[in-house]
Order: sequence, then structure tokens, then C-alpha cells
Amino acid sequence: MSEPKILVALDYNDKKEALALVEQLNPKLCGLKVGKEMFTLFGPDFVKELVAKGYNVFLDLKFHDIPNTVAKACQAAAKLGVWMINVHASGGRVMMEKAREALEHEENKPLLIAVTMLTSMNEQVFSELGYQRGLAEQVAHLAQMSRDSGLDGVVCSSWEAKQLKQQCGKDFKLITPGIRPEGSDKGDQSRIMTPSQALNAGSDYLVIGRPITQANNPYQALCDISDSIVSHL
Ligand SMILES: O=c1ccn([C@@H]2O[C@H](COP(=O)(O)O)[C@@H](O)[C@H]2O)c(=O)[nH]1
Repeated sequence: MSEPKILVALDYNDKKEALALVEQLNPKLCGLKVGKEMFTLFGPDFVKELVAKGYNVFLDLKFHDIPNTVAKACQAAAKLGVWMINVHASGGRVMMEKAREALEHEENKPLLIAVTMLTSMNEQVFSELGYQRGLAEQVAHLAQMSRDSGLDGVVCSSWEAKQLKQQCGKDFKLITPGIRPEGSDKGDQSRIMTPSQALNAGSDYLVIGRPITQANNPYQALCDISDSIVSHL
């Protein structure tokens, strides 16, 4: 059986609540994403606890700093046994290359991916940042730089997935947050698609948080989403 396509974003401020959901899941059904909130509250031990349960854990800390600092942070993250880590592509080529090199001698080598432009960003917000390219072009540019720096893939929106698969090749992983099943609340996301639309567009992994964690029955919400993409597995 192939790896699970769904990565549940565990954005909780209550560890018990998060673990109650995790206990209902299994590592064949989904991977788990730990982001800034839970890592800041509960630290490396929480991450190791999820790894010990057999889950693919994506540690989504989006490192963005000088090359030496990011390289050391990546090494520290790899030691937690996680499956995937990330940096911001806008940290630049040298930063990404140093992060790549830093993982070379680690026993556990997580997938190393780069965030392009956040899925919450729309054209209007983007234009305020003063980039010379358009939003989609900037994503394509950062994805190319990430690939050239030896990274395994990028975080992008599913809106860019088709273009990036053509540009970067089928093995370059596309991780897409901003996934909203039909009828679910968009919240602060801008560039969204449904799970099956995103997979059709070329996404490799779907990051899904609130449509699952805020549902009346999170486990059922995850099962419904899994059923909706069964033809893609
Ligand atoms: O561009 C990005 C990068 C990361 N995220 C993270 O994904 C989840 C999405 O959660 P939802 O509740 O499904 O919106 C969240 O943890 C973000 O930090 C992203 O949304 N966009």
C-alpha cells in the first residue's frame, strides 16, 4: 500500500485533545503535521511521541534564518525521527544548500522541502510585498531554486501544482495546504481546492487541518475525505 496522501495538521493548544484524535487514527490512513503552535507548547517530546506511534510526521517549522542557523536547526529536527521538515525558499539558495548538506550524515534523513508562497496569500496581499513577478511566477521561481538546491519538493498551493509538476518533474514532491472539502469554511486560506481537485492537479500530499480538527467528528471527517480520494490511491 502506498504512503498516506493526507497529512492532518494537528493545530491544537491542548495536547490531550490532539492525542485523543491521534488514538482514533492509524499511520496507514494519514500522516501528522506538527506546526509552530504545538511545537512551541509541547516541544520535541510530543513530536517523538507521534513518531513512536509509527506516523509519518511532518515537522512544519518553516525555518528561515542565516544558513548556519538553519542547517543546525535541520540537523536537530532530523534527530527527532521525523519524516519531513521544511525551510522557507525565500531564505535563499545558500541557505537551502546548507540545509541539504547538514542532513547528509544524519542517520534519519527526512524529506527536505521549501515553502514557496503561503496559501493564505492572494494577489492583493502579494502585490504589497513588492515582488517584480506575479504570484504564480514567484512560486515557480522559488520552486526551481529549491529543486536546483537539491531539495525534495515544495509547499505550494494546488493552484500551482500542475505547472510545477511539468516544470520540476514527477519526483519533485508537491505538498499542498489550503485544502477545503466542498462546503467547508475557507477561513484564512486563499488559494484553495478540494482534495480530489488538488490530487488531479498534481499534489502529492494534502495538508488538512481545520476541516478535520474543527469538525464535530474529526475521525469521520477524515474518513469522508479519504473516501473522496480513494480513486487516487
Ligand atoms: O502555505 C502554507 C504553509 C503551511 N500551512 C499550514 O498548513 C495548515 C493548514 O491548516 P488548515 O486548517 O487546513 O487551513 C496549517 O497548519 C498551516 O500552518 C498553510 O496553511 N499554508
